[in-house]
Amino acid sequence: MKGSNDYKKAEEWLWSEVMGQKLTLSVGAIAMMASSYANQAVPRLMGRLVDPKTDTKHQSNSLFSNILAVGLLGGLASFTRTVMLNSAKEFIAANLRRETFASLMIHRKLDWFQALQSCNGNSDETTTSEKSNEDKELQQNIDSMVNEKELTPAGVAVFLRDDVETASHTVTITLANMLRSTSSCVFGTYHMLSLNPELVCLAILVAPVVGSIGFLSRKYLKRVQSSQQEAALSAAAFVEDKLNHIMMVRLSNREQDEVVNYGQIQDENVQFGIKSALADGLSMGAMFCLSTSALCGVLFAGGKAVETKRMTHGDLLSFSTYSFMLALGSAGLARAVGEYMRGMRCARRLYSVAYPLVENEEVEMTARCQSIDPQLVKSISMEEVSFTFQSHDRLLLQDVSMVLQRGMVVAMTGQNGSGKSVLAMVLAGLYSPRNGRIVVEIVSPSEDEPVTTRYDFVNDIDRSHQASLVQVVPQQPVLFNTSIIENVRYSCPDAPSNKVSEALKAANCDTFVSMLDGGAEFNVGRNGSKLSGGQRQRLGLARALVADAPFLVLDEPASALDSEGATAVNDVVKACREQNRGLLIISHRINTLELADKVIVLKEGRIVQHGMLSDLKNEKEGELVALMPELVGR
Ligand SMILES: Nc1ncnc2c1ncn2[C@@H]1O[C@H](COP(=O)(O)OP(=O)(O)OP(=O)(O)O)[C@@H](O)[C@H]1O
Repeated sequence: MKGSNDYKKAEEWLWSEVMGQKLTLSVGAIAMMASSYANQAVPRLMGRLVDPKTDTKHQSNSLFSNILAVGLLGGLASFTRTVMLNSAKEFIAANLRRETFASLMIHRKLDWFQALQSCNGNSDETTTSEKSNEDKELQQNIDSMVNEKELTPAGVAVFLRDDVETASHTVTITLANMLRSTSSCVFGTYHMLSLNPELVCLAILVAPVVGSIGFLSRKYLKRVQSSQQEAALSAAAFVEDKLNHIMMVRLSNREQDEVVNYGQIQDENVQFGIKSALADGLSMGAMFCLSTSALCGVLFAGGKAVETKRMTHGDLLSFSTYSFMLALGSAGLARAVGEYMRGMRCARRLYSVAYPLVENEEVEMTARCQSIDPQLVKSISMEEVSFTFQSHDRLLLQDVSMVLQRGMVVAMTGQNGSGKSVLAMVLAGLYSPRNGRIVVEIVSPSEDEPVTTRYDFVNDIDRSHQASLVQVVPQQPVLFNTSIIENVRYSCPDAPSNKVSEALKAANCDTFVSMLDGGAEFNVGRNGSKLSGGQRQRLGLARALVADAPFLVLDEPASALDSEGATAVNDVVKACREQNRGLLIISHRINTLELADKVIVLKEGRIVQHGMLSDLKNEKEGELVALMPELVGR
């Protein structure tokens, strides 16, 4: 029963956070009970105040002082409970957010994020069909909450905000409310029984009718509200998608169409809203009518009891107040149970986003621990590596073998979609090969002769050390919404300023950076929106250089560069040779291929040609000549 185990784990996760706040929560719970006790005491005292037998001055004064004392105690207890429970809630929420974010940052595989980016999660129907009915139900419950098809990075941020809020509220305030409502019900019933058991029997006869009507109307309301929530989510996803791609919308002249589409979504939302309002109104109206009639009935019967001297006026007042409290308590208990279920669903949803629901290869393995001195590394190689994403059936890399030696420049080319960028990411250790392995060879000095050791890059080496060995400059380098200097330092936070300046210079960034307002302190905007594509690419290059890794992979480094920027690539190639770094350049440009010692040609995930450019261009039937016919005769 994997599903229920996952459920259990999510709850255990939440409860472990609760246990971290047990002292604060216990004080809050005690204060909650004290305030509830004070609440329960008031109606009796009020009843006594009303009755003629308390009409002597001395008794009235003592009653007043008792009520005052109870009021003060209740006030103090309410204050303590509010402070304690709310602070515990804040601590629990902060911890849940921290843990979820850490888990996303460290454990979730890149595949999952890629699916998020493209809003293209898969529901894995075959797996679902193999599950037991119970598992299916559990899974569907979660799927309905975490519809990965709709899940986007912004959606994850919303989970972090809203679900954490609900889950932490549940295990603090809701649980305390449950406690208070239960005590209201128990004490209320006890007091009512001691005042007039016959009246209680009458109330008990009415209660199931009121309760069932309330329950059914709430259930219907919940169903309508959940459709309303789904509609609201789709509307939010629509807005996010269109606003993120506003440029494309305008280029295609589809603004008016999108406004109309959004209007239709809103019309649907209004329909759901009206349905929900009607259901809510019906439920509230019915509850009001029923509870008022029930109260009137009890008061009528109570009036008769007063007439026949079986009860005093004060007793009737106390009884009515307790019955009111009992009604409030039962409604509060029902609400708290609903909130508790919702809170647990949020915890499970959060857990399923942070941690995979099924314990398989979706989790990043953290058992790797080898650290390697980058200075000793001699080469990195792929040995019969095959790879594909979890969502793919077709292999994107097939039996790829290649070596990147230090001081060597290898160029890789191939038609669009042949797998070059994927290969770069696999080589950098961001995606794990399905088959084959990536091997790092180090040569350690020794008294006799140097010792060569081979490490499995993916399974033996820690992620932080992988990054210190291989740096990749992606086709479209990502820039964070911060200064240039912070962006460049991102790959090596401890890099001193002079090293950053050197990297900026080596990547030919110095001229454009000096012209920006604030120079290297210039804030590049979201996704580097305040810079041109070429400037972003050059900063990406500078960032990779700062890390001082022995191997560098440049994915289409010159695609957005002007001639001056392209010179930067020549300079980087030269610098890599001088600094004895291994360089893999992915490119469609002949000029770039000419800089390399060796050229690799990839086709449909396989290496179909490799060797020196001078040899490859003589293979007239080869893939390279087919790709770049202008090579012949150069
Ligand atoms: N995150 C991803 N999820 C699923 N499939 C992907 C993902 N990234 C790439 N692919 C698929 O992998 C294949 C290889 O893509 P890749 O980006 O490596 O091609 P490329 O050779 O670098 O192409 P180009 O020359 O256009 O940059 C493509 O068919 C693409 O659809």
